Amino acid sequence: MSTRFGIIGGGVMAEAILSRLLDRKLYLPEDILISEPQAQRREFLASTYGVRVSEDNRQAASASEVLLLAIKPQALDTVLTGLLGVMEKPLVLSILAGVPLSRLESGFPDRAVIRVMPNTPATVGEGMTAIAPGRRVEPQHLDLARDIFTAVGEVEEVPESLMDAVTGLSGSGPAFVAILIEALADGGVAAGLPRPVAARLALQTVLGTAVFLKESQLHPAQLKDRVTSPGGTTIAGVTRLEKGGYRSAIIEAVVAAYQRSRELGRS
Ligand SMILES: NC(=O)C1=CN([C@@H]2O[C@H](COP(=O)(O)OP(=O)(O)OC[C@H]3O[C@@H](n4cnc5c(N)ncnc54)[C@H](O)[C@@H]3O)[C@@H](O)[C@H]2O)C=CC1
Ligand SMILES: O=C(O)[C@@H]1CCC=N1
Repeated sequence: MSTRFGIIGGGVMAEAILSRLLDRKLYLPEDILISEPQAQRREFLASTYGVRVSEDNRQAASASEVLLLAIKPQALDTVLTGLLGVMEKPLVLSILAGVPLSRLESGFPDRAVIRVMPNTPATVGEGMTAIAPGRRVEPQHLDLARDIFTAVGEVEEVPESLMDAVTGLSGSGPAFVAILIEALADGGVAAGLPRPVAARLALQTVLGTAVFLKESQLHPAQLKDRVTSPGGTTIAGVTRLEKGGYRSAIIEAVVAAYQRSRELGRS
């Protein structure tokens, strides 16, 4: 049976992407082979999605169309060594934080490589993915990468020099937003709401605000101004947020994640 789509590393992000690709029928389960060292994880992926699995990365790398690299950046050198001599030349899509195209292109000589930074909302088709093509990428490779990541959300092409900044914002951002939602719910509980009610209100408030901003195209500051009544509740809360360094904490979180992405690329 031939593999069109190979995946090395069957973890969180691989699952997020593959589940959506199967949902959207871009690939059939039998088109996909995932190589993954953990037996329990292999069994889970095979039984949940019907995809083929292997312990051997060389089988995934022998895919005819696409090889998705979804291991941790720290595992790259070991994985590359194990792939020496594999003959097939699929398009390589690397989602590894920080790892530059130059390192990927020397690890995969003669192959087209695209550096990609997706995020976890890809699981539900609401991902944000940035792609940066390498030197050997042809228009058909870029079209294929766009098709794959459009199936999991929105796609933005950026120069590679911006990929670490993208990683700090949209790659890591879902964690920052999840903490905001958790903290909003905690605030509701502190103010007397039952936990399930607080959790529901917090989640829908963040979702509703994001959808409203997207559909109305309002600047976030305009929305904030609409909510803040003179002498009202919201400005009281905003004053406390400013005192607590809310904006700078978020800005610094994105910058710290960007800097860590740069460090990972150097190691
Ligand atoms: N989790 C996220 O939100 C995002 C992660 N990324 C990137 O995606 C990559 C994977 O991240 P996660 O899925 O979160 O990690 P994960 O730890 O869930 O998945 C990595 C998988 O690789 C497997 N693995 C380890 N050594 C291997 C080897 N030698 N050969 C094959 N597989 C091996 C592990 O057993 C594990 O299942 C990372 O490089 C990360 O920078 C990118 C965007 C978002
Ligand atoms: O935390 C990480 O390193 C990965 C990259 C972007 C999101 N998660």
